[in-house]
Amino acid sequence: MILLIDAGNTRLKWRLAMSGAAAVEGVSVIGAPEPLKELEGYWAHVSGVFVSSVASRSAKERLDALLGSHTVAPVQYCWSESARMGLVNSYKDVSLMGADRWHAMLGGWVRCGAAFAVIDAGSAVTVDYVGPDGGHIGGYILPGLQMMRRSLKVDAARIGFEHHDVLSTTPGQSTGECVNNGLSWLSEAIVHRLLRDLSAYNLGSVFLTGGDAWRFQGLGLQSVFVEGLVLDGLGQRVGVGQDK
Ligand SMILES: Nc1ncnc2c1ncn2[C@@H]1O[C@H](COP(=O)(O)OP(=O)(O)O)[C@@H](O)[C@H]1O
Ligand SMILES: CC(C)(COP(=O)(O)O)[C@@H](O)C(=O)NCCC(=O)O
Ligand SMILES: [K+]
Repeated sequence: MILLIDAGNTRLKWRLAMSGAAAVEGVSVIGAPEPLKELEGYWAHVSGVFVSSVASRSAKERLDALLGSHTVAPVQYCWSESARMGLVNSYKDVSLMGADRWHAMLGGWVRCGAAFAVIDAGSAVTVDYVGPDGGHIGGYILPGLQMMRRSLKVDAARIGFEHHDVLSTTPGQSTGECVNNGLSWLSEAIVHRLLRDLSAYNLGSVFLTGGDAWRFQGLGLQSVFVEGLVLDGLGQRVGVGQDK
C-alpha cells in the first residue's frame, strides 16, 4: 500500500491508497504527539510513502523521524513541477510554488480537463486559475482565517474578542461582532471577486478544499468541495489515483 501525505502549515492529511480498494484516510494537527497514530496495524503493508509538504523544516524533520520509526519504506517528497499530464505551471522557478498548490491543481485538472479554479482555504488561502489548455493562468496567496484572527489579537493592543463561526456580514456593534463580521465580510468579498474572475477568465469548475472551505461555501461560493484534493493530485502523480 502507498501512504500519501499532505503536510500543510496547520494540519497533516494522509491517505493509505490501496489499488482498487477504498483508501484509509486521516487528518491531524501539525505538532500533535502522534499524528499518524491511526496507521497502527497498517505500517507493515506500506511499501512507499509520498509527501507533498509546505511545512517548516522542523516539521519536516519531525515527520521524517516519525516515518523512519514506523517503516523502512522509501519516503519521497514531491515538490511542484513545471508540467504534468497536460497541466503547465506558470512559475519560472517552480521550486518556489507550494507543493500543495501544484497537487491541488493536478487534482482539479484530472477531474475536469477544462478551465477551472482551485481555492484552498488553509493556513493561508490560495487561489489558482487554470485555462482550458491546462496552462496555469496564475493565482493569489492570502492570509487564512487563523492568521487574520491572530494578527488582530497580537498586533492591535486594544482588540480583545472571542471568535465564533457565525457567518454574519452585517455591521458589528461590539468588538467581537466587528472582528467576526469583518472576517466574514472579507471572505464574502473574496467570493464576489472570485465570481467576477470566473467569468472574466471563462473558468467552469470551482474546486474548493482546506479546513476553512465551509466559510466560502456558506458565503455563496458555488463549488465542488474536495476535502482531499491535494492528496488526489499527489496520488495521480505517483500512480494511485482515486476512482472519481
Ligand atoms: N482541528 C483543527 N485544527 C486546526 N485547524 C482546524 C481544525 N479544524 C479546522 N481547522 C481550520 O482549518 C484551517 C487549516 O486548514 P488546513 O487545510 O488543514 O490548512 P493547511 O493545509 O495549511 O495545514 C485552520 O485555519 C482552521 O480554521
Ligand atoms: C501559500 C502556502 C503557505 C499555503 O500553504 P497552507 O496554507 O496550505 O499551509 C503554500 O502554498 C506555500 O508555502 N507556498 C509557497 C509560495 C508560493 O506558492 O508561491
Ligand atoms: K493546504
